[in-house]
Amino acid sequence: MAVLSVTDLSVIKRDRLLFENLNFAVEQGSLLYVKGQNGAGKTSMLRVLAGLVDADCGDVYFSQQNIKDCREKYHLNLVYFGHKLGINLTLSAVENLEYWCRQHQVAIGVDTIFDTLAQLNLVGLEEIPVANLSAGQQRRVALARFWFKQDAKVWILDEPFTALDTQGIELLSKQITTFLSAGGAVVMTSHQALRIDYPTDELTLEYRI
Ligand SMILES: Nc1ncnc2c1ncn2[C@@H]1O[C@H](COP(=O)(O)OP(=O)(O)OP(=O)(O)O)[C@@H](O)[C@H]1O
Repeated sequence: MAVLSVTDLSVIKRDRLLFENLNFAVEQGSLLYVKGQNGAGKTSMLRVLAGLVDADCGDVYFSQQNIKDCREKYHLNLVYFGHKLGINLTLSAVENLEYWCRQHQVAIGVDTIFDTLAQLNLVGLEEIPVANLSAGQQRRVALARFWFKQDAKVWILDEPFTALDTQGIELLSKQITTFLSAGGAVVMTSHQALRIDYPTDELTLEYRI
């Protein structure tokens, strides 16, 4: 069954048509890898898919329902990971994750947060301001949401491997594979070759002048 689908999707930015009449569906347990050169429109498309901005034309459906008609249900079943990490640099990793869990109605205790941060190789860094962590460590804190939201239906990830080291890439790739194997749907971009051992559908956005 299609978890996420789009019909006749078009987006224009500053008088430039990024893409038009896109139609595709992402089934349960499917991975859609969105490719294209810088400026092709990948982030713009992912933001439309996540319901953060409207398309200029066309619609996005979550389980056959227009996301405009089920915004709350969709967002409870979605994890979006964009260029902005959505973490507060003055708060610690634990404080950030507690806040994120409250905001997204995720009922987990502080022990689970510490365990997850340990899996993400952040032992000893849990309670200092995130501003004092390296770029890759800050991204690991933000990535913890993928450990907490295995029960979501859709993950949308925009360049999730940026700034991660080899171990971080492996860790996240495994997490994505586990989610897919359990029936989740994933849409992602990456300028690095995917190291995910899972059947992948590809969509290439051509850069249009
Ligand atoms: N809010 C905005 N206002 C005006 N133009 C925008 C806006 N957002 C994106 N653009 C333009 O839309 C085009 C596509 O941007 P987008 O970020 O979607 O590309 P991308 O394929 O994700 O690129 P990259 O691989 O560099 O991340 C770019 O030319 C950009 O300047």
